[in-house]
Amino acid sequence: MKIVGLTGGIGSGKTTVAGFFKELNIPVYIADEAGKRLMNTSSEIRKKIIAFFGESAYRGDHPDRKFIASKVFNDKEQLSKLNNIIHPAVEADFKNWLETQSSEYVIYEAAILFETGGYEKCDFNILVTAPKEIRIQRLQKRDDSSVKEIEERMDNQWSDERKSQMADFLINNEELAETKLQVEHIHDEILKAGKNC
Ligand SMILES: CC(C)(COP(=O)(O)OP(=O)(O)OC[C@H]1O[C@@H](n2cnc3c(N)ncnc32)[C@H](O)[C@@H]1O)[C@@H](O)C(=O)NCCC(=O)NCCS
Ligand SMILES: Nc1ncnc2c1ncn2[C@@H]1O[C@H](COP(=O)(O)OP(=O)(O)OP(=O)(O)O)[C@@H](O)[C@H]1O
Repeated sequence: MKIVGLTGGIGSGKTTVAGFFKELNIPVYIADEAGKRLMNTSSEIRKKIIAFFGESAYRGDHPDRKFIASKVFNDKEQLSKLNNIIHPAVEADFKNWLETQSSEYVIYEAAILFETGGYEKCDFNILVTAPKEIRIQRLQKRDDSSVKEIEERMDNQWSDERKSQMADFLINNEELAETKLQVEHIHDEILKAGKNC
């Protein structure tokens, strides 16, 4: 079974694009969601995060995501420490999930994929892009985050220029109908590539 990485900067529309793959009956694993679930359920992760960030990082069994975000997105060392706690757990969880799937390929959606080297484990990688101003507008509409908070996260992600050189497929996500057509085209290409192996 092929693994197809799906990534894009904050607010680019990764999850929206993942939804179009689901409509084509392709199994989708969302690493951000798995990371959240594991932070809520794994006592080992909880222990490690509290050991590093202090008791304020959790309220009972639940992480204080705002507190943790305020620590990591303007301090690369602290972000790297958090990534090193969460990413191996997500990787193990993904492997377990993969064993339960049966499909020509699966989508592995992750906010940072080229940055972590995770793209190397994928057969193909898709990058979703949209202009920065549009991404900021979307996020302001969806969340109550400030431009400063959004830009801090963008600063911890590679530029689209850098990532697009490493991607096998690009999706420009501006008009939703166009985005869906691009997904259908990529789906066909991946299936064709599978047949040629
Ligand atoms: C810092 C945390 C607690 C903030 O939680 P919050 O609910 O505010 O954000 P959420 O997880 O929904 O992420 C929203 C967006 O922030 C950006 N972002 C999240 N983690 C990272 C990261 N490690 N590096 C760069 N950008 C990131 C992405 O664009 C992501 O789509 C959380 O993002 C986290 O635990 N991040 C580290 C783990 C991680 O890398 N998760 C993503 C893949 S597993
Ligand atoms: N083409 C589009 N046109 C209009 N709105 C869109 C489009 N694509 C996505 N959106 C909206 O923009 C917001 C961000 O999209 P989405 O959640 O898919 O992005 P994401 O890259 O997964 O975000 P994050 O980086 O925060 O995880 C959502 O509210 C979504 O409904």
